[in-house]
Amino acid sequence: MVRPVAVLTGPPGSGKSTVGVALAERLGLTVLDTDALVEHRAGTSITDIFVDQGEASFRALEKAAVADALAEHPGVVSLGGGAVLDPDTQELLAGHRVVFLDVSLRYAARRSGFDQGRPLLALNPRGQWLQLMADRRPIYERLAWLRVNTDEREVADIVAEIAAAIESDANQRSQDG
Ligand SMILES: Nc1ncnc2c1ncn2[C@@H]1O[C@H](COP(=O)(O)OP(=O)(O)OP(=O)(O)O)[C@@H](O)[C@H]1O
Ligand SMILES: O=C(O)C1=C[C@@H](O)[C@@H](O)[C@H](O)C1
Ligand SMILES: [Mg+2]
Repeated sequence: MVRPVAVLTGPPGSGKSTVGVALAERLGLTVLDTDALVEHRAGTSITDIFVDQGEASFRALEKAAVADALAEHPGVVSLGGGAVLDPDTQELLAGHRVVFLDVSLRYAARRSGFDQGRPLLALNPRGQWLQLMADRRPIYERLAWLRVNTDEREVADIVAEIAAAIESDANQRSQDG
């Protein structure tokens, strides 16, 4: 069975897409970003899907993209920030190496600028980010195989921590047979 080597989760601005690319490069694998897969399949941007079809339609497309990525992609998978809200997706994630990229508002805002392309944060971005994180933190934490604090850290340092944890887990699994 094909399985991703790691699945990255976390709120907007935590670095899922960026860390995903760098981690895949470090491991000699490819990355699949489910936001990009949704956009590719829909032939339009996430913002336009939200505006033209509504969030529920986006979540349905996202759920299908995540299920396919988890079943078919042998490299690194980066999830959209809200993908973990779906109960079926939560079940699918059980047993995967789910990495929660944790971040505070200060660093998320600094990284993202909270300007373009984030329809859920269009009005009052800081307030909406805080609410979203309060609602989701218990889910991110419950699903996490590894939680990595990304505040004040370089992408390369974050990637090194995740790669070391994967290596140690892979060694442990091969010893366990
Ligand atoms: N550890 C880091 N240190 C500094 N900048 C970072 C770090 N991680 C990501 N960035 C930068 O922050 C911005 C947002 O990162 P990225 O798009 O990877 O976040 P994301 O979690 O995928 O967000 P979204 O949920 O909106 O897709 C990018 O410009 C990226 O280069
Ligand atoms: O946090 C969220 O709910 C989202 C995050 C982005 O990755 C996109 O999946 C979309 O903008 C929704
Ligand atoms: Mg992203």
